[in-house]
Amino acid sequence: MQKMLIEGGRTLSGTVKIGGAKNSAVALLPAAILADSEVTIEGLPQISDMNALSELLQEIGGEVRWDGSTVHIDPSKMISMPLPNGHVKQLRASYYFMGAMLGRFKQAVIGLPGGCYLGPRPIDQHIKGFEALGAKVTNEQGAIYLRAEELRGTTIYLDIVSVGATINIMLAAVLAKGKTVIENAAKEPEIIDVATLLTNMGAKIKGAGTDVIRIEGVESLHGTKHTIIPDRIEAGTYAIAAAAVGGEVLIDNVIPQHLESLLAKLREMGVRIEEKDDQLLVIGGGKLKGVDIKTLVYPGFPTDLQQPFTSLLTKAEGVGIVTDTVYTARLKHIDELRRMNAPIKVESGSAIVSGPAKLEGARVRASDLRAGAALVIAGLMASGVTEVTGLEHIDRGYEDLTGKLTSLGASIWRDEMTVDEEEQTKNS
Ligand SMILES: CC(=O)N[C@H]1[C@@H](OP(=O)(O)OP(=O)(O)OC[C@H]2O[C@@H](n3ccc(=O)[nH]c3=O)[C@H](O)[C@@H]2O)O[C@H](CO)[C@@H](O)[C@@H]1O
Ligand SMILES: C=C(OP(=O)(O)O)C(=O)O
Repeated sequence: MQKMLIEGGRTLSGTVKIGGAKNSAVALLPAAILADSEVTIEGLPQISDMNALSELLQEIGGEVRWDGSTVHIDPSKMISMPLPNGHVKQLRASYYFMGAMLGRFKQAVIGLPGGCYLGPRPIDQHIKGFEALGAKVTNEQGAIYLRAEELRGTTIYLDIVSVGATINIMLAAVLAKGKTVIENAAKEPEIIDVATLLTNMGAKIKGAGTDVIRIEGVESLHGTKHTIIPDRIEAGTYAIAAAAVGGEVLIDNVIPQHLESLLAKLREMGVRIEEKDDQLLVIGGGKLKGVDIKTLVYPGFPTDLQQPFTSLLTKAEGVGIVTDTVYTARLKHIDELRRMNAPIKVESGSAIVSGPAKLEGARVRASDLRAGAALVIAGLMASGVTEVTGLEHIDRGYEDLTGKLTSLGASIWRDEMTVDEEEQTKNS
């Protein structure tokens, strides 16, 4: 097991290239199950979620070939194998095998998904959608069984705006008979990206990116080539890091419009940002003012940037209040930030940050992916050395985080943990 060490107090400067969007990638790979010939996807992030999904695709007979950040998936020999355990537990997005396998084979057996624990993460809206399309869904000993004679298009109103349910229902509906309408759909850019791949495969989808998506079922889908959108959350993380420690960071391969809610808040704090076509220049270093944030579905402030933003607020003057309305319990990073002397208290479910504070290096544990990013940013700001464990979470979603930060001038590296440290981590 490894830990990450950060010697804080350095500014960041230079250019960082953003990878493909994790939350798009984790749906694009399973979407290939629906094709009858090879699907090629370019620009994918090199993260552990990609390895887990590749393994799952291979388990059901897919031929998966990686060439750098490009994957070639030949789904023609796939069969409907049960996937009750193993890699399914490693990531949240294994739930996309439900929609894709149901769409292609009209049946699937998939274990309950893993991923970051952010409080309860039910999948009732996914199941509501599959049932409305005609599937019988049962939960037997921790695995979801889905079976359908045939899938028939219908109108599905989502009670909660859900990224996963919107994409999963799209995956199941593209090969269903007739027309499916998803109302109260999520509007995240990743949904448009998945709809674009499916459309290039021959699907008929209208309205992705709005809250009503209309799908006309087709008989079959074919192979295609697709380039993924950049990761707005990775880009946002580097923007926050640059604001936190100062310097000039050029974030390359980003769609600035995908980050408007974050950029507005950074500007409100006093950070200078220049937007270019596919780049953002973030100039940190000045005095920052505390602001409040409330996470919302897209285009609101993304819950996935809430934790890193909380670290940034410790540097600002005055009080900043952080409320996560998407995942109300996404607060596990707070206790760890407090170990680093962060002046944060939790009241009525909101984190109240009173800055500015001088953070101090400490031994901390990442409980989930973005908690990890929050702790790394805190480590960059802190005096002394910060040791971060729980790297398996960070590796699920950040491509070469230490390499990219090192190239920007940070002092950050990975080291093997001693046996004692591993024991302490397991028991903590
Ligand atoms: C792989 C992926 O894309 N992960 C992202 C996706 O997760 P994920 O797709 O799992 O998140 P959802 O958009 O579904 O969740 C939004 C809210 O709806 C609730 N809910 C969701 C589905 C359901 O059937 N029932 C239900 O109650 C959830 O508990 C949560 O409170 O969107 C989240 C919200 O932007 C992000 O934090 C995750 O990074
Ligand atoms: C919560 C996240 O991912 P997942 O849904 O894959 O657990 C995230 O990307 O912040």
